[in-house]
Amino acid sequence: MFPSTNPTHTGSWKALTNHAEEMRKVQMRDLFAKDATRFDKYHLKIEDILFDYSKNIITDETLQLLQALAIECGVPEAIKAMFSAEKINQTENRAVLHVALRNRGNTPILLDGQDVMPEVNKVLAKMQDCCRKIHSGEWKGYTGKKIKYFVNIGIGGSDLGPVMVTEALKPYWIDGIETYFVSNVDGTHIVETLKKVNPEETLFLIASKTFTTQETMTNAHTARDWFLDAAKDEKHVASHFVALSTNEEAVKSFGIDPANMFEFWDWVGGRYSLWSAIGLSIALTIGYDNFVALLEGAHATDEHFRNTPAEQNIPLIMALIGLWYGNFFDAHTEAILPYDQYMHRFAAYFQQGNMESNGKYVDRNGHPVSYQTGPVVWGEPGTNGQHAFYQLIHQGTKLIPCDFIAPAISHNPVGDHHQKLLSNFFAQTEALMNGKSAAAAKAELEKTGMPATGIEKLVPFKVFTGNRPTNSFLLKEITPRSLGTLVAMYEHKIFVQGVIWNIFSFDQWGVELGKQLANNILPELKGNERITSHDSSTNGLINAYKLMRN
Ligand SMILES: O=P(O)(O)OC[C@H]1O[C@](O)(CO)[C@@H](O)[C@@H]1O
Repeated sequence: MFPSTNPTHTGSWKALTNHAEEMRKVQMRDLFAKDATRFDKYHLKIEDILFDYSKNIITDETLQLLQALAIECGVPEAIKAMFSAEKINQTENRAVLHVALRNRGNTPILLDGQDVMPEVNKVLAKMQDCCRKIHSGEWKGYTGKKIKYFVNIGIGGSDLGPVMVTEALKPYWIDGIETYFVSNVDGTHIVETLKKVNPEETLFLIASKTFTTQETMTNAHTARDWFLDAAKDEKHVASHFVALSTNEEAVKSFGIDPANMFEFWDWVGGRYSLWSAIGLSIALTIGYDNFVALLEGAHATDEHFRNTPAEQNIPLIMALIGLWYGNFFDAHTEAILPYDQYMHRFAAYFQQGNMESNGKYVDRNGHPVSYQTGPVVWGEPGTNGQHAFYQLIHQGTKLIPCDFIAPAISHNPVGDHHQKLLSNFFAQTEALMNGKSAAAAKAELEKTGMPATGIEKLVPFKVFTGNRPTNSFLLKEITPRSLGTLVAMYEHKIFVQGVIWNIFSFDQWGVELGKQLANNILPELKGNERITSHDSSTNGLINAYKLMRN
């Protein structure tokens, strides 16, 4: 097991604290002016993805100190521990092996002395077979019709990954297929979805690692009732419901034949599960071969991450740069801004990926930390974001490091849309870095013929301080493979940061309390009697609700 180190007690943290004091006075535009090779030095490539990190408030010294921090905090040992199936998720006593799900080299990965790869391959073969039967029409609905609609019922990690990937890869959807996702326990979600499908041609995929999650089980039962209203006979459930889960007992008691269960294991974290049986909705939507290409892309990143020297290791550098701003520049959030409409759920996906993993205030020894851990992650696709929240990124009081992501080739090369889109991408990162001086703002206003007094008043509002950091990810094209590569880069970024912050990134105890209290409150919502068992606000809200609904 890799050591537990308080990062603030390392020599590099202290050196970084001093260095940050100097770097806060530095302007990125001066760094660019001084060094014509800055882009050459600070960009890397993996496959068809270019990662440009030159527009950051960093120098060689910054990078060296951050790399030293990673070493002092045991990142190289942690990487080995994860890939060799050590139980690094200590609060749940589990290994963390999403990398095994996409281990396309098929090298043995021994967990408690047992190679996990045969089981992984068995489930993949079962998924492949399911895709073949469904797509060929061999798998028929209860009236003999081919399956046309897929409804994935799951939430959190059993929803966000498949939603993000199927949306990002819409150009790869198999003709004639329609895939829907139901997650929210709000009845609106399932009711509105069921209006779009019909029982004869629909396959429901009940996606839940635990198969106990309230939202998913409630939606699954509603879907089953809706289906049986039409199909009448329980025996038809077999051809219209499959389960993606680790919990065979619960799957059986729901009434799904274990033959229709696609298994995964406790060593797959929910938010890292799109590569597992949870990805069946992806494989059914874009085809099994494309699903494998997604896995292959992620595997390429895994190999890069574990074998590439620190100075060229993209996920490691992404992690260190994020940490630099979070811990030494007081940045509290990070924006992910894909300039690709199909990638519109990418930020939402990594909102869970990052915030559920590293939103922790207790270190690996059970002590509260004295430093910042995971950032708030958010974002929307460009250019929509530009007309919504970029004002604050450019001129607000908060430092918001941003990731810009775009494909060079659009799947929809209509007119000059893509050039316009990319000109915005490039311009935004340039503007955020360079800003605009008072002199430049003044010169611009003078050209309009405005009187000098007006110019003086207006200039302060037209100034952009610049020095706002960005990473740029330029992909040749969004394909299953390149998407897999990119997603795995972000996953490993989160991993490295968790190691340095000395927190457990693969549990999620923080979601439990709300669930527990909701279970206590649910029976209290029946009937009309006044509730007095909570604080006055909670009692007041519950009692007001009871009055309003009557
Ligand atoms: O797949 P399950 O077990 O239904 O869990 C769904 C989600 O619920 C959580 O446990 C907590 O919200 C997530 O980690 C997980 O992705």
